[in-house]
Amino acid sequence: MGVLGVLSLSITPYAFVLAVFGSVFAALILRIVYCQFFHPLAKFPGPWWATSFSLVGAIISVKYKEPQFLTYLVRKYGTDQPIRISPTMLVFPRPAAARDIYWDPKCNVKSGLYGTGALGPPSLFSTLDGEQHRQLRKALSNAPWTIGQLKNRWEQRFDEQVTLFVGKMREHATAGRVVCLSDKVAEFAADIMSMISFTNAFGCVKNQRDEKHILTNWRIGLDFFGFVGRFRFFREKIIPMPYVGRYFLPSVDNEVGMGWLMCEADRQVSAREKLVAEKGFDDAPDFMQHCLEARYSDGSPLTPVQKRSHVTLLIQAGADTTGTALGSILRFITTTPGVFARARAEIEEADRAGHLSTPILYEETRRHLPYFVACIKEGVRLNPPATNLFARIAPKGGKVIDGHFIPEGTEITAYAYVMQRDNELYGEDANEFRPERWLESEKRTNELEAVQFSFGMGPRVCFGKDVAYMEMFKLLPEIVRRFDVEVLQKGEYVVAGGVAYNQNFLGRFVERMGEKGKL
Ligand code: HEM
Repeated sequence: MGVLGVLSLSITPYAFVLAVFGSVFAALILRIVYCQFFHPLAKFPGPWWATSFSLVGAIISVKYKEPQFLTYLVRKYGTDQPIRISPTMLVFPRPAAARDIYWDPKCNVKSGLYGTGALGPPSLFSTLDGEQHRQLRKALSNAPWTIGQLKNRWEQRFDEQVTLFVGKMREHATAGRVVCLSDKVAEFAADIMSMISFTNAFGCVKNQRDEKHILTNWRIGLDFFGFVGRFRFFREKIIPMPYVGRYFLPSVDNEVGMGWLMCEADRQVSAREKLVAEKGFDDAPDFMQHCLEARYSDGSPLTPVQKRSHVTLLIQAGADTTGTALGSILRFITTTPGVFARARAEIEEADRAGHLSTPILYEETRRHLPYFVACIKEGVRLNPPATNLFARIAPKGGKVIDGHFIPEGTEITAYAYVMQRDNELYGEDANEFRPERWLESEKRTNELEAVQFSFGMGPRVCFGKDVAYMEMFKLLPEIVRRFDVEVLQKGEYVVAGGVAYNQNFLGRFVERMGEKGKL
């Protein structure tokens, strides 16, 4: 009788199950022992359950508790040293560390957390290699990303959208309707994004709904994006499997989530390519046209997949992020005692002095509404719309970051939500919405500006930052100028997969009356 025969005679089903469970248990214990005592990152503080299993971080993300988790860790371990939050990742809580990480070209390799395919095929954002990213970014810099270009080429179109928004909110005000304030401004951001990308806005503001379910689909996709990036075994072993992996990733055939966004981008690119082939394109180029016409240094265009992935990226990166900033700032302004009144007084004074157009121009807010600008900066500081684990890889030979030697291959990241509430830099009131902190002195403002991380930092800083600022500088003061806002429910700022949105922020716009009637 062979060995198997002997085993099948002597092992009962109960013993077999016990043996399987025993082996799994032993493997888990061994893993914990390795991660806690022998791993190159073992000396850094962090909870044993999260630093032994990356699944823990993935679950925390899906439960929308990442900012709370990281805040708890900073309270527990302090800010003097990096905190280990997964077997392979360190978070640096102090602002000084962010400069060490993000401005060093040697650290410009992104962690595999980005490269899961959960946002679709690779784009600028999910290209891991630093050199490939540099070339791609250069090719795409042909679009008018900077504020100077935006003012010349796009501000008038922004004005049309602001006017439309004010008109629609008037209708709600007249009807005394309760609206989700954060959704209304997010719909505005979705329209701006679709307008600059495809020339014509999707029509969220015009139709007063989440047109094409663009915001809903984005939010649906975030849970998986957060989970797969953080759960290392899943992203490295399951996703690359030929059939199983493909089952989880978004595709243009999906009717919801990120796959739907890819499908919409594909439709837009294909329609434009057909139009160009049939009639040529002689309109002022929108951002999609810039993607289609982008060229590498050797003159070659983006591949068809890259064209589509970058148009998808415009929808993903530009709509709800700015929508969240608008919603959060509006909530801070309307619910922090004294802020709304002061912001309104500043606008009225600037109006009386004849400094403001209708709608307000970007430059007018920048020059004449310093308190309002401070409110915007303070809102983006406290509620960063993209507070992800923007992890890079420590370079060959390791690197000293904020005074600590970090071994090569470590995933290293800052975290905006925590870093921008650092007591050492902001003082004891770091968690409070206090716009005045941005107005103390030029030196202090510059000191704070230098370490803001809401839009990232260094060679991969947000490409659309100025688009977002133009929206914030134009829409928000216009709302405060024209409406009183009656807040019925503050709602909450939710972080899903490292990206935030606001929900249940409910209230009414109440139209103001001037001496000559409606303002
Ligand atoms: C308040 C609104 C926004 C926030 C908070 C935000 C935040 C960010 C952050 C943090 C990054 C860097 C991520 C990293 O280091 O990996 C980023 C990258 C990017 N953002 Fe934004 N973003 C916003 C709006 C926009 C808009 C409106 C657009 C497009 C019009 C846009 C397009 C991009 C692109 C293309 C990248 C990739 C840049 C690169 O990797 O070179 N973003 N954004």
